Amino acid sequence: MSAYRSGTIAVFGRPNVGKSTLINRLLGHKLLITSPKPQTTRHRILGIKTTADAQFLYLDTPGLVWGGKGALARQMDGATASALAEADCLVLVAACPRLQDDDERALDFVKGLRGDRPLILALNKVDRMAHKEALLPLLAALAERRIATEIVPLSARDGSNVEALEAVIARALPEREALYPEDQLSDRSDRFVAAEFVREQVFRRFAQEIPYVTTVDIESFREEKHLVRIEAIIYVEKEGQKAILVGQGGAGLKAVGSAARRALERHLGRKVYLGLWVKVRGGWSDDARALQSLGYGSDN
Ligand SMILES: Nc1nc2c(ncn2[C@@H]2O[C@H](COP(=O)(O)OP(=O)(O)OP(=O)(O)O)[C@@H](O)[C@H]2O)c(=O)[nH]1
Repeated sequence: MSAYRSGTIAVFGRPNVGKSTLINRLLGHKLLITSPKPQTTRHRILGIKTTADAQFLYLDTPGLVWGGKGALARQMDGATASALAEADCLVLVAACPRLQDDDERALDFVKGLRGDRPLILALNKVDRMAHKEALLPLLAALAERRIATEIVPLSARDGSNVEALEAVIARALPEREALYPEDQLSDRSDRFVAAEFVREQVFRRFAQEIPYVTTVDIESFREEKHLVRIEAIIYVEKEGQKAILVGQGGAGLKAVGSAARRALERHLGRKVYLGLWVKVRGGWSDDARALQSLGYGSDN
């Protein structure tokens, strides 16, 4: 019988390549929030999958951005750097049909700090390629450059070849006993996930700057007999942004609330009451103390 394996896997890359979608797919359930907008992920989050042969500890990281400004950008860079420093295995996610300049920068960045740890290149979004054979020259060229231990083309969206990635990762993990109890799914609380699921709906439903001036704070989270009662505040930076978020007759806030509640009911497997309020807190995203009190910065 082969030995049990377990370890941390840092999943990194530029924004919007599908890192969070890929980890949700690997975990087999939705833990992480995703959206078509870059920089949806702000925290380092551990997703845990335990099988008979291995325990996978996936670290989702904020997308690598060069030259980001402000306290929030610094916090996000710190979250990524600490994940890359400590992981047993590194998975760089890029997207078809080719590596872009920022993927090359991510590769260069990790080259210096990787040491002899395995680096796997996950080439995501193959479903976007009408002719899969067009992938072959790209894969051959990448293989020739010897940039990664393995290269796995896949689609996080439809799941194709994601099992192959899991098998490659399993082989790259150290032989070690499981580090977490087998029923634990994350290092984050349900309270944290609730705030994230509300933020996800803001990212998905509002254009331009609104998602980037928004954060969510859970005021109370109570398990009652027949439901989980959650009260949350969405913070924005200005009155005008509050008006947009609330929408006419409260329609915007209502849509955010009902979609987030449905996602939370699926996640918790219980009925949820979700009360949402919007408040203005000027400059929260560039105020280190405000970030701390809103739950940022505790992950690195
Ligand atoms: N076509 C296609 N789209 C995908 C695939 N994987 C993810 N996406 C989409 O790409 C967008 C970004 O996905 P995320 O998982 O939020 O990306 P991320 O890399 O975590 O993004 P950041 O938070 O910006 O770092 C979403 O609209 C996803 O639905 C895929 O395999 N195929």
